[in-house]
Amino acid sequence: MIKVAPSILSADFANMSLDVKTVEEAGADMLHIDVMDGHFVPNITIGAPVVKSLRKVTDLVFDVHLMIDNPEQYIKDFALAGVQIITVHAEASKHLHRLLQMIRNEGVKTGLALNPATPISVLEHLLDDLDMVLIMSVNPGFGGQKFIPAIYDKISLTRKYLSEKNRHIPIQVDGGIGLDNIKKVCDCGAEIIVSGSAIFNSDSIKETIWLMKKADEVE
Ligand SMILES: O=C(CO)[C@H](O)[C@H](O)COP(=O)(O)O
Ligand SMILES: [Co+2]
Repeated sequence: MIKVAPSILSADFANMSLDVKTVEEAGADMLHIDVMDGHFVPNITIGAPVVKSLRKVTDLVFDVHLMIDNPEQYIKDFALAGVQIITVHAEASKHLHRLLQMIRNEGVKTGLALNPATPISVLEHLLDDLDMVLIMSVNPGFGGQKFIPAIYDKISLTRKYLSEKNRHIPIQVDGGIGLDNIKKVCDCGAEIIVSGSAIFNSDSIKETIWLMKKADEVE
């Protein structure tokens, strides 16, 4: 079954805890939390204090997607806020190996995100340090963008590369995914699907998550 990680970027920020409970009850596998700083990406969202407050209202795994400069400065804050996965961008640090070690030293799982233009070769010397790879299928910064078609091949290439290296590292894909393309994304090798606008703007959050999780069973 497909793992679905609703992105709270498209939730109602004034009623965040309600929206989080709704996706939890609807069977979400984790909660994707988009952190943006207005520097790495041209948008600002939330920081560790808000994540810490959300921690009190749900048992969902917190999957934090850091779209920020100087991620090294904030790892401890997010770990203390009670998150389980911290994903950093390959483009945001000169010292990726040290950064991933820093995350694991806090007892948190690591994810490495690649912008659409970033080649997968960056994974080569980091395979021992990765618990998840995040392939961006939009340029980060905003919800509601269109999936970039060239990313289908990138997902397939990443899956092939990881298999050849005998690594069972899950591939997460983020951006522009809805009921119309989720199956194709998973057929290419994605295991965890991030989806914001397609879930929160749908008529029924519950039904959309259920249909997404089952999408790989449809012929
Ligand atoms: O990281 C992100 C944007 O930078 C979001 O997770 C992503 O865009 C999800 O939203 P949508 O499904 O609406 O594209
Ligand atoms: Co994201």
